[in-house]
Amino acid sequence: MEDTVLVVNCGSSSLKLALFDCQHNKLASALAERLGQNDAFAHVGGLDKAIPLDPGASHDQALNTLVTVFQDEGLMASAPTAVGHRVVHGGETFREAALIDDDVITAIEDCAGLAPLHNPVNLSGIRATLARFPDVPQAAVFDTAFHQTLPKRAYLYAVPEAWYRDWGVRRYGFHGTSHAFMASEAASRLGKTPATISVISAHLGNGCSIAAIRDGISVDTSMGLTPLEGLVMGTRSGDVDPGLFDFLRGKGIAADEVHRVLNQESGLLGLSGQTNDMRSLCELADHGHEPSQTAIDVFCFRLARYIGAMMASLSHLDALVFTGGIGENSARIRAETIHHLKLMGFELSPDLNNHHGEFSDGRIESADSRFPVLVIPTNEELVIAREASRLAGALTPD
Ligand SMILES: Nc1ncnc2c1ncn2[C@@H]1O[C@H](COP(=O)(O)OP(=O)(O)O)[C@@H](O)[C@H]1O
Ligand SMILES: CC(=O)OP(=O)(O)O
Ligand SMILES: [Mg+2]
Repeated sequence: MEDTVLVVNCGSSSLKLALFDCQHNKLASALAERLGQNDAFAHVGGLDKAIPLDPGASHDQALNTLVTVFQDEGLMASAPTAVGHRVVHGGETFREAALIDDDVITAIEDCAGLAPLHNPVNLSGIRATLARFPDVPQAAVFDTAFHQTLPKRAYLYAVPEAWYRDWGVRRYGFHGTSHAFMASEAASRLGKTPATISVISAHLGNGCSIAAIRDGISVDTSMGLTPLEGLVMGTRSGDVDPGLFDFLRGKGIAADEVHRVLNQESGLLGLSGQTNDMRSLCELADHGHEPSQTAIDVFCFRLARYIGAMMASLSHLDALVFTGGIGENSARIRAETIHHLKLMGFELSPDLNNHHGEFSDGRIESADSRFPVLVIPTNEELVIAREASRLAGALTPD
């Protein structure tokens, strides 16, 4: 019987599953989208049929359906050896991944107030796999854990200190699994060790964040108390003036409605009025749709400002690294962003930027650039699989 690790990533309306063998090669993957809505649907990688889901299917229903498909299709011959879950908010409780037990579940529940869109669905994935595989060790891998090394000056907001002391109001940061992976990948590509690498890592997917990593440790990042702060994202605004809440209250818009719009109807979608999808926006802009070009411009300028801001936390920089669906695939976004950073000495080679996929080291800077610039595909699932194996292995008696 082959050892396997199942990785579960429950997003606000989606579920991603991946199955790895004990060498951490990916054996199978699946995606369910629009969960909770009438048109929920799912796919299993390598199968060309859609997997039917009931209208309004929940995360646990989709998870059970997809695990059954893995088993029926012979992709998963027996129960996995370990399960790893992405958990978005671990607060200050978790500085690293943890084996799931009742106390860990309670602690994740306690953090749900800080990530109401994420932690409850993460927990429903945990409960569903615990019910299905009650004897299998399960690990929680936290987006926030890698950023627990932020110094006070970076994580404190300038608000009454009691808000932090009594309620935990501070900057936590997210996408830590991806930023940690970026730092170690950059180290191996640049011939350095993970403990000595200093990079600025830009994770640009649907959610976007940037981190400053000094000697392998996260020292600043753009997301804050929740994953709403910082960069422009697909549907999230990133930074706005908090005075906006009071201004809009004067217009008769309640705080929960402002919160909803800032999370779900802002960012690229809000600015373009068309889509949260960067690839579609680039096509629209090419066809002369001005609001789409404006959305791209705001996205790149905000990102460039944050790259500049991250420099304040570093004493030297080994590389700027791009990742995520946008960072890995859009030469245009990388070029427009770096264009704003001439004064800092960043410069791309247009040729390498357009053809980086053909070169194994992913370097795209020009010969005159003061700093290396890299494109590195992220792999959060692999990191979660490794962590789950490590923690489950620690349980096995020698
Ligand atoms: N060739 C491309 N050009 C521009 N944007 C792209 C390209 N390929 C993917 N993207 C964008 O990447 C984003 C999705 O990133 P991804 O990392 O897959 O998201 P998630 O955060 O959901 O994992 C979308 O905005 C998508 O349009
Ligand atoms: C925390 C966060 O923003 O996650 P995602 O990018 O999956 O939305
Ligand atoms: Mg992704």
